[in-house]
Amino acid sequence: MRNFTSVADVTDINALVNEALKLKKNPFAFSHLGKQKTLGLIFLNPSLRTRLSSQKAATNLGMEAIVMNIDKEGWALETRDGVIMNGTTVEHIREAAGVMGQYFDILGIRSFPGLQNREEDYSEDILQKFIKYAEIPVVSLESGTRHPLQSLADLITITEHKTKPRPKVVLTWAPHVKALPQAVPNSFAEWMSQADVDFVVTHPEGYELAEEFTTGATITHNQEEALENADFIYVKNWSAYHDYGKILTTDASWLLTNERLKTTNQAKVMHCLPVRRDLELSAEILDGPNSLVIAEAANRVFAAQVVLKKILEANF
Ligand SMILES: NCCC[C@H](NC(=O)CCC(=O)O)C(=O)O
Ligand SMILES: NC(=O)OP(=O)(O)O
Repeated sequence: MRNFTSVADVTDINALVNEALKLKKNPFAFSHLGKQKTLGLIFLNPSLRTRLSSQKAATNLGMEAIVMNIDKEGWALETRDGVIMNGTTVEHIREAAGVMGQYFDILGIRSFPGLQNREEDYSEDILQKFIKYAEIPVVSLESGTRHPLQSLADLITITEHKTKPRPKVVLTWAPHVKALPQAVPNSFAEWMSQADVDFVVTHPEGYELAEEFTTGATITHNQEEALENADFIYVKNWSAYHDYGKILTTDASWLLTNERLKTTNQAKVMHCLPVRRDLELSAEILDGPNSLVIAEAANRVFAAQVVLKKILEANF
């Protein structure tokens, strides 16, 4: 594996999940693999889980991790080509990424979409420029369109908790007050379409995700119908893809409550976090026996660790 930016970088997702579960049982088995190697973790946006789990994963492999919140601590970054930099940006991504490539062996980048210009966000311009100019392996820490480390941790969690070979997994839209990216649901859908699951997506009208991510999924506007016999429910808000970046509704009837779980197969409830209680997901579910959110976050370490291991093995 050279880069890890989407499910397409993985040859066998089940093998990757099994390797992650092996690492979970024995986290220090490869503690010399990353010796004298440096992981740079560059954040253009906030993070709790991705930052801490990636640092921990690197440490477990004997790597050093250097974190920079470039949005707050770095020079204002110019990402466009061909502009005269006489405004507020100070350093171009060509030099910034080029320099990072000198200091690090592997580079992790978090860069959220602006949600203003769909073409620009979906071109993954910033992530692609880091790959091009750093000239070292790059791991997405959530980009404009995807969050693959999250999706891998989600699949690890489903694999651990499933009680049948092919569980029913439902991705449901949830209300929110802010326009959020499609990266988490896009990525989850992309991974689920390759996993051994029956995958259903439910959302209000107008919240259709880009088709490239939901190929093979059953899509319905009827949440109640979608939840019947569900084994796992993945809760997430996203803003509209077609009417790009817009909030079309905040309909609270989409909020998942214990009452809604009654027709499910005692479904386990997942969310990538951070979650706004009683807006996106009910506190009674988060605090109850069906919630997997902490277990899911715990698996972020082993998702990051297996990806770093694969990159170290293939490139050094
Ligand atoms: N990395 C996990 C999710 C990150 C982001 N959530 C957020 O921005 C939440 C912000 C808020 O609730 O105000 C998202 O949905 O893609
Ligand atoms: N789930 C997730 O990526 O969390 P952070 O945004 O806190 O890293």
